[in-house]
Amino acid sequence: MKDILDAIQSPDSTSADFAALPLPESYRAITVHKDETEMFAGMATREKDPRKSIHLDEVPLPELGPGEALVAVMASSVNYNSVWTSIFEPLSTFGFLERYGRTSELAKRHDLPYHIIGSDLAGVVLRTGPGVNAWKPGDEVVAHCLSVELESSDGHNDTMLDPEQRIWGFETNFGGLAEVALVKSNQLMPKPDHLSWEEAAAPGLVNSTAYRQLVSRNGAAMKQGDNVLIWGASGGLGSYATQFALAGGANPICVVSSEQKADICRAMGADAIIDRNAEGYKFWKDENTQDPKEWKRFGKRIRELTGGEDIDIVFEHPGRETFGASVFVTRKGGTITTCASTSGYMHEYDNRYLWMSLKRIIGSHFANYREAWEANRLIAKGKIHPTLSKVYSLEETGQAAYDVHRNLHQGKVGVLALAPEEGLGVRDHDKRAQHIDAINRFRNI
Ligand SMILES: C/C=C/C(=O)SCCNC(=O)CCNC(=O)[C@H](O)C(C)(C)COP(=O)(O)OP(=O)(O)OC[C@H]1O[C@@H](n2cnc3c(N)ncnc32)[C@H](O)[C@@H]1OP(=O)(O)O
Ligand SMILES: NC(=O)C1=CN([C@@H]2O[C@H](COP(=O)(O)OP(=O)(O)OC[C@H]3O[C@@H](n4cnc5c(N)ncnc54)[C@H](OP(=O)(O)O)[C@@H]3O)[C@@H](O)[C@H]2O)C=CC1
Repeated sequence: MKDILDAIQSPDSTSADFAALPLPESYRAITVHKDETEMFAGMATREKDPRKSIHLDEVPLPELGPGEALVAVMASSVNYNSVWTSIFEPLSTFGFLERYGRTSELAKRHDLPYHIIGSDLAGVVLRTGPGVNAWKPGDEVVAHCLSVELESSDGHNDTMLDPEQRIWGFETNFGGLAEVALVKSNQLMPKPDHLSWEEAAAPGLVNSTAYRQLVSRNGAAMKQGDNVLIWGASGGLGSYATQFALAGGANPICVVSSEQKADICRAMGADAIIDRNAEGYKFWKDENTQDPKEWKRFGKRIRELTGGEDIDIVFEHPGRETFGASVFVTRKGGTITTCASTSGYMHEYDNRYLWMSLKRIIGSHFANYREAWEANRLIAKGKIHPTLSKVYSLEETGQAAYDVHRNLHQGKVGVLALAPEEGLGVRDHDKRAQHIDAINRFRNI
């Protein structure tokens, strides 16, 4: 592993040098264990502690198959899907690995008693499998997390519709929170050259998801002037949705839960901000009853901020707690686009407000290859910026996931894998200098 790191850090290394490097037999990886899936049984979601279920193990290097690449991971980031994996909710991810393992001889590799998690990486290609021509050893890359087989016609208009569509590092093994990762080569994209490894590893999953959900024609197809209600506007998804809204000439109405988070949204350029905590919205009177008066109070506040207008697009992900309010505050003909249900997946809303006002609910999930590429291109061009706040070591991944689970974080939380320290990997210093304030906006807050 030391030779690999030396080659990455040497400016003189060539592709041939990387191709000649011997591969390690094993590597360090963040895992959850199959024999521990019941460890939190009976506990409330909030009490399930990722620090107890997340392990750092030495694992054997997987076999490299056709169309695949092995990547030396310099940095990764924590996504909420790793929180779900670590608390075994809504179900254990070992079921996904078993199901994948049954699909082919090669896919059997994924069905193991441990799950190497993580759905983002920035690093360097070590080896490519047969049939890979677009990438070679030594290429500096990021990886998006869409794993598809593309053997059915269903996925050929939109790869997200492939029946064998999986999220790498969640529904497949050999994820990015590790020193080495196995990806399909069509997950690879060029690493933005003005960013450090940990900055480059931060946007991938959430940036691509927000791009499809909000900007793409497969999502809400946001246009100039749209009022966009963004829940968790300084969180993982929301910090990119807010940037897309601002960059696309829309009007983000940012919902956050503290003054500090409101300040971050202001620093990004938003001015319509609702502190849900300070304003005390209680959309549910009790566990089973919503309070439409609170939806109305929320809508009134939105109208104050917009000069009397209602919401064209809701960027939804909290789910059960907010969905009734989201449907209510959307204008006639508007769109609620949802990619998650953090607070509960059994939603309840008043359907009269949906059908009588011709609103639409759109389900959105990650992004197809093209959408992920377009989202990464915007990062590479310095139009959208990483929202990296804190960076942890691989050993501290449990704590990093705990922070995200307990909503103690801002933006994205990074994890260093092979990178010995922060700040390495920047290739274009001039471009970086142009955007340095935006790149650092979320740091250390
Ligand atoms: C990029 C980052 C993303 C995120 O962070 S997203 C957030 C994290 N992700 C999640 O929380 C999602 C986790 N996944 C799940 O909860 C589950 O994954 C799903 C609920 C999405 C699906 O559940 P499942 O059990 O995997 O599949 P089924 O379709 O409910 O059950 C399979 C059985 O149901 C049959 N079935 C499916 N559709 C129908 C139908 N329309 N009519 C009749 N049967 C149907 C199938 O055939 C099969 O059957 P047979 O078990 O016998 O093989
Ligand atoms: N389908 C897909 O492709 C994807 C789905 N997801 C899912 O989306 C969800 C959010 O992910 P991500 O943005 O990375 O997570 P983060 O935790 O980084 O951000 C979510 C933010 O939402 C806000 N929030 C949380 N709970 C509530 C609530 N009950 N009511 C209102 N606001 C709430 C919080 O902001 P504040 O406290 O400031 O209001 C929080 O910071 C997760 O469930 C994740 O699994 C994520 C990426 C892709």
